[in-house]
Parts: sequence; C-alpha cells; structure tokens
Amino acid sequence: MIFVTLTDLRVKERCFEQREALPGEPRCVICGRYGEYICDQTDDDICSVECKTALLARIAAETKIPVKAPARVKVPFGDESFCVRDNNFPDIPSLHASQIASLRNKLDICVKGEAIPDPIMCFSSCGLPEKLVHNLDAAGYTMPTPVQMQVIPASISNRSLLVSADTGSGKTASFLVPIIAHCSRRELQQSESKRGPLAIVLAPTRELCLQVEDQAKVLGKGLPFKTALVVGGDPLAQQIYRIENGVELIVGTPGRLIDLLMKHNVDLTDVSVFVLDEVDCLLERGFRDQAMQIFRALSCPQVMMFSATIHPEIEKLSNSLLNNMIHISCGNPGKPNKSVRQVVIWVESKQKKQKIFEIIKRVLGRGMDLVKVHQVILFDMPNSIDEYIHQVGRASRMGKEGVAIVFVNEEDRKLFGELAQVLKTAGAPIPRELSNSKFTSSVSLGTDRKRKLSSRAHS
Ligand SMILES: Nc1ncnc2c1ncn2[C@@H]1O[C@H](COP(=O)(O)OP(=O)(O)OP(=O)(O)O)[C@@H](O)[C@H]1O
Repeated sequence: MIFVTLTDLRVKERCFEQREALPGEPRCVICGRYGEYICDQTDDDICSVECKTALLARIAAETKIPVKAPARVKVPFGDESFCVRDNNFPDIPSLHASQIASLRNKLDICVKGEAIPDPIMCFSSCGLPEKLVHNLDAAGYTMPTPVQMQVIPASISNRSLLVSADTGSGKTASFLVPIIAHCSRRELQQSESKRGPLAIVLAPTRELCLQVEDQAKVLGKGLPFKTALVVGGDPLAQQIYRIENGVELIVGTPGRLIDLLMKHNVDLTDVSVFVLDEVDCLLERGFRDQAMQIFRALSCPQVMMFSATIHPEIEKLSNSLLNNMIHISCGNPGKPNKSVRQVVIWVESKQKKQKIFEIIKRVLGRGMDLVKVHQVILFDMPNSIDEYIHQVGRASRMGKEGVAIVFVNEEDRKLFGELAQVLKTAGAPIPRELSNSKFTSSVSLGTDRKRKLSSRAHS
C-alpha cells in the first residue's frame, strides 16, 4: 500500500509525467527522471507512484520475500489521503470507489458496463504467472499502460470487452497478457489431455498478425504456451501440422482462417477467448461475414474487440452480439495520437516525388539519428480519416514524440473537412490551400459563427 497525501492528485502517477533530472539533481532509480520523491521503504529516489511500485515489485521478485507493507510516502501535498492498493499485500484495503474514479479520471480511462473490475497498478497484482510477470519486466514493460491497467483485470474476469485507445498505447499486450495467463493455467490443469487451441486472435493484415504473434512469443517464453500463425503467403499444410500438434493460441487473418476451418477439421471446441484486433476494419464489409462465420463456429467465447477508431455502429453491433459487455475507452481514441506532430504540405501530385527527396535530403543533411526519429511520411492521403489516424499513429509509440508529414492536394478534397477538423483539434498548422478551399467547410475550422438570436433581434 502506498499512502500518498495529496490534494488534487498532483503527485506524478506515471513516470512519463515527470521531467528529466537537471545536472546534480537526484535521479529516479527506475527510469532516471527527476527523483522528486523518496521511497520510504528503501530511501531510494523515485519520480512517481508508478516507479515506486516498480521498485517494490522488483525487490519483492528478487528477494522472493514480500516487501513489508510500506508506511507513508512523504509527499508534500495537502489534505486528501489516497490509498493505492497493491495486491501483493492482499490484507490491505482496496481502493475506495471515489479513489478508483479519481485514478480513472487522472489516467483518461472511461468505462461503461456493470460490475467493472478495478484497474491494476502493476502486473504483479492480478495473479499472473510469475514467469509472465518476469517476461513483461524483461521486455521493458515495468508498468502497465492505462489501457492495460483496465483491460487486464476485466479480461481475467472473463468479461467480453470493446476497447478503444490511442494508437501506440499498448492494446496488443492488454489482450495477450490475459490470454497467456489463461492458457498457462489451463495447460497446467489439463496437460495430459490433448486439446485444440484455447484462444484465437483475428487481425486484418498478415503484417499485424506477425507482429502480434512475435509479441505473444516474447511474453509467453518459458510457459506452456505455443502459438500458430494462420496467414496467407505461408504453406497451409505447415500451419495445419502445427495446430494438430497442439497450440494454445492461433493468430490469423479471416480469409486464411476460414480456408483452414472449411477444408480441415480443426477442433475449436476449447476456444474460449476470441480477439478482434483493429475491429473496425474487421467488421467492415470485406471482412465482416468471415469474422462472423468464425465467431459462429465457436461456442460462446469471451470476445474482446480493439481499435483506436471505434464508431457507434460497431458498439451497437457488439452490444447486439454479446451480453454484459464492458466498453473501455482510454486516452483520446478516434483522433491522432497527441504525441504525433502533424505536418500537412500542399503538393501537386506531379511534384510529390521531388518534394519527398527535398525532405529526406534536409532529414539526412543534419545527421539526425533516424533510429530515434519516429517519422512517418504519407505520400498519398489514405481513403478515410480513420486510416489517416492509424497511419500517422505509426510515428508515436508509448507516448514518445513523433512527426507525421502528409502530402495533400485537390485530389484529396473529399477528406478536407475532416482533415481540417483533426488538424485544428491537434493545434497543427493548416496549409492555406486547405483552409481556403471551398471543400473545407468553415464549420471544420470552427470559424463558423452562428449569429446569436437575442431578444433585441425580435424587437
Ligand atoms: N506496459 C508497457 N510498457 C512499455 N512499453 C510498452 C508497454 N505496452 C506496450 N509497450 C510498447 O509500446 C509499443 C506500442 O504497443 P502496441 O503496438 O501494442 O500499441 P497499440 O495500442 O496496439 O497501437 P496501434 O493502435 O497503433 O496498433 C510497442 O512497441 C510495445 O512494445
């Protein structure tokens, strides 16, 4: 339990809220940022509640002896006591409802549904296999992101979820962690009996499936947890062979998975978790029938759906399919990640190539360390503002600053209104040609001033 006394939650919960340490200032022993506070348990310099929890979790893991419940963290704040529960110390009272609400409010976590489990403050406080917690730490996941804080406990409670969160906010691990925990538990309970897969993750593209499976392997290392990739471009026979030899998780694209299910007798009886990543894309016309066909082939699984852009019709469809679903929304979904600086440049199509070389010659001339620069150049505007949000989101991961350069011209006029609105919301400069275009409604720019009707107007 960490007692911090504070008035308006001004204590830094997350380490990314803390500033860098200036020369000669104390540094946080976990992340190296300014060590604003002292951990009363170890007298180490720490920068935030997050890093204090990580420090105690690390000590507990290393000493295997639960660190005794710490008393008060001396924090120079006022009169409201804020108790953060850590399930490492189960006898400690959990958070009060008002404190849960404050925490969710502070971390931009919105929830909708019945009997929603409390968010977790660290991976070691929700009964995950120790090896999984170790793998998370080894992967640099010292603390859960806000979406993981809320999704993991809700998923472990077997609830169906509809999750919208910013691009780059850690949605993948938020569904993989509970899947790996679930599969490892089932495997240990029924290791003798041969079973079919226990979970399926559906994603719209081969590349995304490869990325999800890679992350699953990293987090599931050393646990009774095997994966199979079912995507086009790889021999189907090998994929079937691997599944028939026993896997816990299948990660695949709808088309290849349907192929496999129609032509080969893959036993899906044991599949109890079905994840749709980039669900808005999977429920679009092209994929919807296939995704629904797979869903109907399963026996009432727990369904978890994720995307950075979820529209009301997706929510309506999900509510019609699933009982007692929880809707979790984190950050500012449906808009470009706030950490991405958007630079929209007006370029006629025939001049785009020339422009891009100028930019690259300029990004290379200054010797920028390209490995660190998160930069995306959209040579062509995508077909929808949702795709624009996903594409520029490549430039920022985990809140790290990024830059997205976008070429736009009259050919993209159907998106001018939405693009101007997104740029205006993000405070990004809007090219004159875009703001002056007749296709950019003044409403998008917020310059539309309805004349106020006042009593004088009637007289
Ligand atoms: N708890 C964590 N601590 C540190 N890094 C993390 C954590 N969770 C995820 N990451 C890293 O953050 C990056 C973004 O994660 P991920 O791809 O899951 O985001 P996402 O929300 O799925 O993004 P998108 O919507 O763009 O697909 C990845 O590099 C991942 O390794």
